[in-house]
Amino acid sequence: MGMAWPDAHRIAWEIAEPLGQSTVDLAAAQGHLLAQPLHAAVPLPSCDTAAMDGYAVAGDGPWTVVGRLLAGDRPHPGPLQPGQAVEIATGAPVMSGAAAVLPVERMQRHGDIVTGTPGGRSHIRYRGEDIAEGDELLPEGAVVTPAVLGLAASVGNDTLRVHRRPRVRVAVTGDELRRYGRPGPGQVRDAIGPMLPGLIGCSGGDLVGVDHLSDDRCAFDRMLAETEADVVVVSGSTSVGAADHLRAALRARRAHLHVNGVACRPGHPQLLAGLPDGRYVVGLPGNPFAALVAALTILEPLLARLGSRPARPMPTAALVPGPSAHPRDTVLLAAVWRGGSLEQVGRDRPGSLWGAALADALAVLPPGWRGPDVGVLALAGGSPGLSAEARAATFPRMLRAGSYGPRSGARSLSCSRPPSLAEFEGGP
Ligand SMILES: Nc1nc2c(c(=O)[nH]1)N[C@H]1C(S)=C(S)[C@@H](COP(=O)(O)OP(=O)(O)OC[C@H]3O[C@@H](n4cnc5c(N)ncnc54)[C@H](O)[C@@H]3O)O[C@H]1N2
Ligand code: MOO
Repeated sequence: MGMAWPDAHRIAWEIAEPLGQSTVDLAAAQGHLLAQPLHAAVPLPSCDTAAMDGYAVAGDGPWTVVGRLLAGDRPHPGPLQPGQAVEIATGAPVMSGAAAVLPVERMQRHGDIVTGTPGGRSHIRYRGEDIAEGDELLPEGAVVTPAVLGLAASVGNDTLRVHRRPRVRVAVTGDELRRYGRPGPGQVRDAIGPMLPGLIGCSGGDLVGVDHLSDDRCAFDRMLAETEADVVVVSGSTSVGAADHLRAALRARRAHLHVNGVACRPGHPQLLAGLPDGRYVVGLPGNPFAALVAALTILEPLLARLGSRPARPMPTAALVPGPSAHPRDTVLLAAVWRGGSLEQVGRDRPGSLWGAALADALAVLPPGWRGPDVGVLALAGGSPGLSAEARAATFPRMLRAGSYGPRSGARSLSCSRPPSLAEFEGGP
């Protein structure tokens, strides 16, 4: 059982307070949200500059060349007198008195004399023509992208005031896990460690490290005592088995369990706890698809709130054809867009990420759902980059390669024609 899924999703955002603001160097600002609007401290360009390589000229030609200016040179003492020209490079400051820059393609030079016909354009970028001093360029809350960094630099900034991003440390637990290579008998290749950095980054968190913990109570106690982060994410050990120490270790540290199990499938043993020192602990179930579901249920909203991001709205869409719902639990399943509707992908049992890897979104089916509309949780990082057509074409290729067979209980498929996604059924 546990808390209803919508309550867990909401509470994970509501319980936390934003971490506040900090001033960071441009090099460290990427991905942050602006805590203040970005204003132009200087105009762009900062003075009149040549937009073409050529000659700055005053009055009518022919002109006598009286100097040369390259980008970065100090401005010509000017003003340029009628009949004079200065050889000038793109980006160099245009002196007063110059009416236009004559591009090299439109002129001839003999000794110090230049002739040619200026076109209709002056080929001068005037001071403040692109951005005026004091312009508000971006609002508070804008994401600092590579272009934002370049823009901020071009108007004279070395630092930006941003919302702090939560520091997140991951502890992957499970003595059966292997971090590299092919798992042998009794071993399982860690699928959650590689998945979490992207999920954390897309949710606005800064990953500060991934630890691999043995299934040993002392290791859990030490990890909870020593981990320096705003949020500690623990994968595995959320259940009730002999090696599942997380809840006992949290109790020993007098943690408050804000979420202690969620009535959803998969992912029901997930938990969200607050430690007395203000850190949060998110427990993700060990089954990889259940871990992804739990990350989108409680980790993403928690990180969003700590990083001053708005709660992610949950749009709805029709899911066709509708699978059967659960009477008491919310069901989350992998789905792809087909026109304006969602279609189930299948291959999304708790232990496998195949369905999620093919999916655009998770469909959220409330208990007793009869359709057609479901909640839509877009998968962090966007769609996997395959169009619906490309994805449909990928299925038969994978089958022909023989690397994946239908799971037991699923209908087997004839590969003489491409199967539709509907034929590729699966699901919980
Ligand atoms: N008696 C009960 N047993 C279980 C229940 C329950 O309610 N009562 N719930 C089941 C459900 S649902 C889930 S989900 C799991 C959650 O278990 P844990 O969070 O304690 O995780 P583990 O036991 O360590 O692992 C479960 C499963 O996942 C594999 N695993 C673990 N970590 C990884 C990883 N990083 N990468 C890939 N696979 C991983 C692990 O080998 C196990 O097969 O509990 C059920 N049991
Ligand atoms: O959370 Mo478990 O089966 O729901 O994978």
